[in-house]
Amino acid sequence: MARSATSARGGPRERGDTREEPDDVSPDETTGPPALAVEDLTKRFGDGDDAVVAVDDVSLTVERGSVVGLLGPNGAGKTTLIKCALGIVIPDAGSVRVFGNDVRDGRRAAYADVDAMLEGARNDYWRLTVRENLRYFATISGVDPDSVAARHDRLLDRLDLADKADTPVRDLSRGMKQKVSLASVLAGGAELVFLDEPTLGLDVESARTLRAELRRLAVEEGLTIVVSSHDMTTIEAVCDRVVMLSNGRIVADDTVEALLGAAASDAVRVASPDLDAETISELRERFEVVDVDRDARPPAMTVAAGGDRLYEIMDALRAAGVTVSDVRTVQPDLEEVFLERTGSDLGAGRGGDPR
Ligand SMILES: Nc1ncnc2c1ncn2[C@@H]1O[C@H](COP(=O)(O)OP(=O)(O)OP(=O)(O)O)[C@@H](O)[C@H]1O
Repeated sequence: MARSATSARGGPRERGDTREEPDDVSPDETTGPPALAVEDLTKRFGDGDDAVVAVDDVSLTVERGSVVGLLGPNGAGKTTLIKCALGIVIPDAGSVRVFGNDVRDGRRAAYADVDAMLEGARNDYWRLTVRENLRYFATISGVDPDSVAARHDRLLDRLDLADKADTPVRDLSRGMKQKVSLASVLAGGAELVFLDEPTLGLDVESARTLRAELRRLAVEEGLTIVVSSHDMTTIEAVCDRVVMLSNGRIVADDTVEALLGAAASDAVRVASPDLDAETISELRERFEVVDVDRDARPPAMTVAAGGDRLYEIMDALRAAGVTVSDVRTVQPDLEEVFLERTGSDLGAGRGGDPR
């Protein structure tokens, strides 16, 4: 995908710019058209009873400089949506505009400033060193690699790859290879990147480094990122906005804060060594016990505590001779928001992938 490393976001393209101004989009004076506008997109696989509607009438706008997360269980349609946005999969219906350019009018113009890492990896050249890969991918993006050498150094540094710059990729660990994949995606200065499961298979430390770098790129460099994952830690840490997908449809689309705020929990988690089965079953008769964790030390239970119920719960515990070690409000996470909206958890996908 050819692209210019120097084109200002929303400003004039400076090099290799073959794009024409779209005629039926009215760009905002200051920001221009959104980085991505998907409208009424549908993609079906298979026929008849075996047909799967992978993406079902989805509309989505990604503003420039924003970081949007696609969150959903296996088979929710995240990858298909990204592939349609990238023109790798042709949708059955709907349209995709990238920086205002309808991809049906010409892929070169639409994808000039776009790059992607699909299914957690990218085809780096394993015989080339890390730095050679970055220079290669910058070159095929239409960018003189010498002009972006400082950017490459910075990327390698931030991703903890600097001391591996001259090591062939084949000699790196899996986590490092994945970080090289990300660096390669960013090597030519794309303005919009799609990252499909970027932390797939990464150890905790590498995943943290990668998340921090994505956040930095967004905040400091204004990179527009669409990231898909069923790992809500990544989505929560990196994204401004979350689009939740279930069975190909959008079930929520809002900022992380708004989604978590709307799911504000009235539940409290009470921990005590005195919480035995008998006490819990007595409490169940009066209160809504939503979860019991007998393996916790000390054992704990989560109880719905709307209104003044917290006082009643504490009174009942005292009356039952339970000495409370800890009591805290349960903070909802995106997993719970998803559960609330769909009735299923993020781990519950559509099942086997026929690919
Ligand atoms: N090439 C294909 N042929 C047939 N069915 C497909 C194909 N690609 C995807 N599907 C089906 O479309 C649905 C959505 O799949 P998709 O890979 O987009 O989901 P996903 O949310 O990215 O899942 P995961 O998190 O597992 O990557 C699934 O039921 C999948 O089996």
